[in-house]
Amino acid sequence: MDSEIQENQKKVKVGIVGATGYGGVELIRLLEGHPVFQVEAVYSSSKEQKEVREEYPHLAHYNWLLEKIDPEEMAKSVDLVFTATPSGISTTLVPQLIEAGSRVVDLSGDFRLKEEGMYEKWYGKTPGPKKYIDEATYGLVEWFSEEVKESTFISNPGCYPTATLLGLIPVVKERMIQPHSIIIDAKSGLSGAGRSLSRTAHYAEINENMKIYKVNKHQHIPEIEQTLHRFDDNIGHVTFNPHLVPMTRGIMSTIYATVKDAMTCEELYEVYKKAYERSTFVRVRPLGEFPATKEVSGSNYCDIGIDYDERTNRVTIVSVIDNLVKGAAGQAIENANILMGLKAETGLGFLPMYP
Ligand SMILES: NC(=O)C1=CN([C@@H]2O[C@H](COP(=O)(O)OP(=O)(O)OC[C@H]3O[C@@H](n4cnc5c(N)ncnc54)[C@H](OP(=O)(O)O)[C@@H]3O)[C@@H](O)[C@H]2O)C=CC1
Ligand SMILES: CC(=O)N[C@@H](CCC(=O)OP(=O)(O)O)C(=O)O
Repeated sequence: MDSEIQENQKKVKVGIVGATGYGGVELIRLLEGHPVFQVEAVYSSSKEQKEVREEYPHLAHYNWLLEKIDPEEMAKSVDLVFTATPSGISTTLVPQLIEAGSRVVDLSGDFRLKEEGMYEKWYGKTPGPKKYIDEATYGLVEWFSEEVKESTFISNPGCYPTATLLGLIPVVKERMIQPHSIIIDAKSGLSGAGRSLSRTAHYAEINENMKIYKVNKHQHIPEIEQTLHRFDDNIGHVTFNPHLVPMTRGIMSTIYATVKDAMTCEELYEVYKKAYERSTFVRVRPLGEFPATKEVSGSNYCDIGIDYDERTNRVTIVSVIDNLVKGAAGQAIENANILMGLKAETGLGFLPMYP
């Protein structure tokens, strides 16, 4: 995949804020094999001077010191910054980085919701400056790569929206779906909740257990609707509910929607094959085959299985990703590749880990 990189290609220096979190440490793992990007600095908000290997012994061979967050200094020392920070931090940090001259790929939800009032409503926090919300390019690579090319600031999509939107856009774009008929039943592994400890993530609470949470109130609902409306402004609201399942990585989004006109499974399959015929990372499974989370684990793939039920006139769409890769660090690197004039897939051509 990286055969077009010239030997004399200049390295691009990148910095990672939030490198002690799961999104940040996944960026470190994926960037290790990148032919052009080089991790120049990792940053932490902690006042304690620490090396990243103290937090993550699997990085024992790195002596990287976690540096202080100073936007002016960062803009001088790196070409691009990934902010893998909790929501409510990027709202102030990202504008400072951009003002200082950095290119930014933000993994948080802080700049995804464009409509006024939506961030306060769904995140319960104060939004960032409108100017930057307007400027942020929503980096769902398969569908908006042309906009990413023109941008310097990317708002990386959320994990559930990535799986769900890649599954839904082909049929929504063709205006095949009845308004208000979409139901999304999503499941995620625990790494989606980040590294901070919580009662929910306690082994005894989640092992051999499944939990539904944020019922009809999850912050990814408006992100999914906002993006679907770009393809069909008449699609209406969706029902989306997330579940925690006892695994570390992975998201499965099982989607049901009523179609306007009866069709055959073969016709549905043609819509998906055509939508993703040029996509390296979206693999549409043959009719009758449905993907499992392990089949994309550790990789940047999104695998999709589809069916049409003529009795109910509904489609069933199953979309799986690794939340930390296609749902976070992998897609962030795809966006950064495009920003830096590289092919989107550069450095991401690794297989899933199986079993
Ligand atoms: N986990 C996932 O699957 C996905 C996560 N995301 C989003 O990516 C972002 C990071 O998620 P994740 O890595 O899981 O979260 P974690 O909780 O694992 O890590 C977040 C990191 O942010 C840093 N941080 C905390 N406070 C501040 C601050 N005031 N200033 C700067 N940095 C701070 C912390 O590092 P330190 O204390 O060292 O500063 C911490 O390690 C979140 O916005 C999340 O919603 C998006 C898609 C998927
Ligand atoms: C399993 C789990 O807890 N997942 C998290 C994903 C949150 C996330 O990624 O947050 P933003 O995209 O909004 O920044 C959640 O459901 O809140």
